[in-house]
Amino acid sequence: MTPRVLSIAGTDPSGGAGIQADLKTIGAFGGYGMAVVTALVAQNTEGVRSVHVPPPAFLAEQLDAVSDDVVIDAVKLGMLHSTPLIDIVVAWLERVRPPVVVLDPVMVATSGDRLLDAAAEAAIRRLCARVDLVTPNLPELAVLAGQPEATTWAAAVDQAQALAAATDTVVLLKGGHLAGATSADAVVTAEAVRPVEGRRVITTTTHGTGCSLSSAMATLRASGFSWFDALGHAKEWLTGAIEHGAALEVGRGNGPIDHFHHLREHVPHLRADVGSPTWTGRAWDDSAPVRDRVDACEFVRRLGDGTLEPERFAWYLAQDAVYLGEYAELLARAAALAGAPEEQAFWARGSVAAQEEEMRLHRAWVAGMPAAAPATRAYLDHLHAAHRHGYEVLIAALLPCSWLYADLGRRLVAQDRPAHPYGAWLRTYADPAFLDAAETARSIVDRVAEAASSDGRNAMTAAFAASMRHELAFFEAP
Ligand SMILES: Nc1ncnc2c1ncn2[C@@H]1O[C@H](COP(=O)(O)OP(=O)(O)O)[C@@H](O)[C@H]1O
Ligand SMILES: Cc1ncc(COP(=O)(O)OP(=O)(O)O)c(N)n1
Repeated sequence: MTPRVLSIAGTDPSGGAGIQADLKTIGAFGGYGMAVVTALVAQNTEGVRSVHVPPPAFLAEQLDAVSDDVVIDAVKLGMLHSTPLIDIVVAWLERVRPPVVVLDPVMVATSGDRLLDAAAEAAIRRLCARVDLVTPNLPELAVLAGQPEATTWAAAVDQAQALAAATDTVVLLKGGHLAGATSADAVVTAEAVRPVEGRRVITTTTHGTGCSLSSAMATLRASGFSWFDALGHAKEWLTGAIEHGAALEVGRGNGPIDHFHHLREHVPHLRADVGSPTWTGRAWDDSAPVRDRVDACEFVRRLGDGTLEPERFAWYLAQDAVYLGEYAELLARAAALAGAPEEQAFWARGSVAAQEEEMRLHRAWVAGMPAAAPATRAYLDHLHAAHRHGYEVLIAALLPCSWLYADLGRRLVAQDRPAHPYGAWLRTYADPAFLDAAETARSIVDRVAEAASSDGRNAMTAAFAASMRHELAFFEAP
């Protein structure tokens, strides 16, 4: 049976959160999505601009229009805005009694904008006792539990159990707001805590994760899964959706997740990172397992969150300086081999930039030039070998360095803060000029790949993949 799932929530015209995210999620889990709007929110990935609330009587009319006609298998409650709207929803729930009701007690958006009147917090607390599952994030849990926000998993579990006991309901505790390499969640009752582990993705594309998770839970529960099994499935999907969010390239702030990433993998022309299946798009996709390992490696994680030991960072920078010296030389060789004048100019500018700007950044940290470590030497030997195969293979081998750093910089810079010990490093690789240069390199490589023979393209593919593996080894070396 296809579960018929109703979202009662506010809107997000940029499509990442609220009712728009709910409908995408319900569809992604095979449900039939319906939507009743509580509030019209002028918002995007950067924040909320204004909120318009239609008269409460109109909310009642929308709810009746659906339930007078359609059997509802599950309800997801999102932004309820204020007490008069909550009262209408409560009265409707009493009358219609849908079998599954999930409450995402939306109070404040990630941008810091309020989505619930402070005066309505007590009404939301009362509503918790009337639903089957509540899915607060840590700040919301603190308000519902009447305690300061938890900063550890143990404190959060205590608050969730207190809430579950006080309301006699199930609480989905979400660990997204805690720091660390994992982002665990848990199904919590007064008697038991059942955690579901998950990888933490280094990214800023987390807009609408809470909305999407609660809709997934409502849809899966209506499909017959236990809360615990539903969380296992929802979390696996959500982690993938967060990972693929950046490739959508939506908005300048905290971008949305990719609700349909699992479909794109199987439908080449729908892949989010390429308008058409380009050579670089395929090479990038094929390198996903290696890039996942880069994201997960201790050095990269601790560089991002600033906990890396200064000696390890200094060692890495020294090796990077060794690498950049020869990398600049190889960019100059690419310029010499390029046929088109604009390609010659681009690689030559890259060579100068690699020598001047990046070496200048490194001189601030590196005292003296050490010998190349084995991982550095192996990577450089691979690039020199690529040069011996000619222009096509050389530029394919050079591409992962700029592309991977641009991708990491764009995501890691989200963790920059005033006293971040490696903030300058993060900002260098998130600089729009660096991102533009990586994008131009990619389009040149695509142009060259298109004109190459099939043997040439195969050699380019092998060179690109090998460079990605060398990048991983480079990050794992310190
Ligand atoms: N960077 C991340 N990587 C992986 N999962 C995440 C990340 N950030 C949040 N999540 C997951 O997204 C869901 C929503 O989490 P959270 O951020 O705590 O709530 P909200 O979006 O309501 O503020 C949870 O399942 C959480 O574990
Ligand atoms: C209309 C609307 N409802 C809820 C939210 C909050 O979304 P959430 O999933 O908690 O995550 P962020 O968007 O805050 O990252 C919203 N923004 N708009």
